[in-house]
Amino acid sequence: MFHILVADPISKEGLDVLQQKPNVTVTDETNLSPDELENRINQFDALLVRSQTKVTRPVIEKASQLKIIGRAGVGVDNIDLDAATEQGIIVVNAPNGNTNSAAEHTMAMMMALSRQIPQAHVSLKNGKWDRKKYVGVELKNKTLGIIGLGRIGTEVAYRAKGQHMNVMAYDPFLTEEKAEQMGIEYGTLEDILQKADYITVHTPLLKETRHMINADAFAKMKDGVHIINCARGGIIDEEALYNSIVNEKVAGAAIDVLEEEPFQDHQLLELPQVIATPHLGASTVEAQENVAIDVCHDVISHLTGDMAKNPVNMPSVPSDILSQIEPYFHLADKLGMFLIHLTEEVPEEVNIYYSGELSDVKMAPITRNAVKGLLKRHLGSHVNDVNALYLADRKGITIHESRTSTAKGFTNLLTVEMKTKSSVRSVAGTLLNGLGPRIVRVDQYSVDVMPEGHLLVIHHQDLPGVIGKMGSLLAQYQINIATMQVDRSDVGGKAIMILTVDKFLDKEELSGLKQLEEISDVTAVDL
Ligand SMILES: NC(=O)C1=CN([C@@H]2O[C@H](COP(=O)(O)OP(=O)(O)OC[C@H]3O[C@@H](n4cnc5c(N)ncnc54)[C@H](O)[C@@H]3O)[C@@H](O)[C@H]2O)C=CC1
Ligand SMILES: O=C(O)C(=O)COP(=O)(O)O
Repeated sequence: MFHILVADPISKEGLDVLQQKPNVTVTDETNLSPDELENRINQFDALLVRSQTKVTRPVIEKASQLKIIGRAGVGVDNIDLDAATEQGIIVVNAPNGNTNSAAEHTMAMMMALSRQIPQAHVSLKNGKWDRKKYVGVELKNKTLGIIGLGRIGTEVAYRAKGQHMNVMAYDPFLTEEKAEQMGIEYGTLEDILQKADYITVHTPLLKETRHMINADAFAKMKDGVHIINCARGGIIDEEALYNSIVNEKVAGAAIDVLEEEPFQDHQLLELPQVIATPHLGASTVEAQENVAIDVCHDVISHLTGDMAKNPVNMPSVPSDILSQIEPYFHLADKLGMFLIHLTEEVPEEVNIYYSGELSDVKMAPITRNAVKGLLKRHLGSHVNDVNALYLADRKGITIHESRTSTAKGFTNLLTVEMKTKSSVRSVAGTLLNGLGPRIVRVDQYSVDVMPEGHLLVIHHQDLPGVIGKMGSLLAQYQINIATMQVDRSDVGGKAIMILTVDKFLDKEELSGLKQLEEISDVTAVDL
């Protein structure tokens, strides 16, 4: 049974997606205080929020069962992503469903600002017929500077062109060619600050974007500039905006978001040149249905073992690529688990080689699985796809991936190599068509072992009778051998034996095996 907490208002259509599942309970409590959330979060497998609930590190650290945080919307600045990643909790959002609504709201705010519609409306409702005071300005032929040309910024650009504005945009990923294709002007941040009559921000709130529009930026702007923020509070320095309006540098501002929300008596709201809405950019029936349905599907997918479509704290994999690489996840996990048992030394470096058909696949998700398998032995089931690379980094293990064309006769070959202070150990595996995963190499030895069950990896001297002695000892322990693989480096030299046994050996039985003089090492691996 999966228990899901819905902590912010989410559209019914999304909740239906959850409630239609037989093994899901939904607790819809949208007014929890931060303390209540902290106290109750440990009962839930999934948490659904919008922008209001703050999913802080203390909340995440108490979330012992939590597997996924779903954000029904785009911005995830209310969620401590680092804390979630460290805890192995995936964060997903719904990036596409509210683009249109946010872009429409931005245009509505820009037009309302230009024609002072909210101010004129209030004045009229108060019984005044004042046509002189509310003379506006046209958008036509004005320059709109868009900072952040992602999904919403792009939609705003097209709409502004429809209003016959000159559109100029700055985005670190915007090229001159792309701008030309879109029929807009490519600019730097400086260009926009200096040339725009209207400036609208559409970046996420990040360390780099916090207060990117500050006193210095306002000083560079044209006199009489209009400012629109329907993205996030904090991108614009509110004190600097206030001063710039009071000093008449800025003619007016349209604000949907502020640093502290909910906002009611902010000094900006006292200025007649400021119009504001209470974070309504995504508040349409359509957007709320879209984002709720998208995020709820992702939550269910993740809880039931499928890949989420919109992960925020790990890379997403398109479904066509996923179907190609998913079969290797299990193999990679098992190779990592097997390899870590071959030494008691601390791993310092892990190299993963992709060969044959694997030499042109997307490697990162397979790598994550190999690293997960490797770390599980010592870190337990707490390690998962989300935090495997983070935990490896924290343990000082460097991870390298490389592609090689030589697959040693296999159609696909995945090799995981681990370097410690004094040794290099490796294991390689393949997916055999129709037969599933196989371990085909352990260090220099060729083998053919199904990576499952109880395995004994025995290093011994290639001498007559060793296998017999081993068999008799295991018989004494009432341990049945299911499969056996043997290989040697040279006749009479070092050799390896890998047995699959029906029951795991206890400590005494293992040390009994180790006492056979031809045996140099015995490792039990439970896959
Ligand atoms: N008011 C509301 O209700 C809503 C607000 N939002 C906000 O809008 C933001 C943008 O949403 P989308 O367009 O969907 O995201 P997006 O990820 O498609 O676009 C963001 C763009 O900002 C650009 N960017 C990042 N750092 C930048 C910088 N320093 N300078 C210039 N550009 C930079 C990125 O390259 C990207 O192209 C969200 O992060 C969210 O905070 C989103 C939906 C509704
Ligand atoms: O999607 C976003 O980033 C938004 O800001 C929308 O916020 P909301 O879900 O309406 O609280």
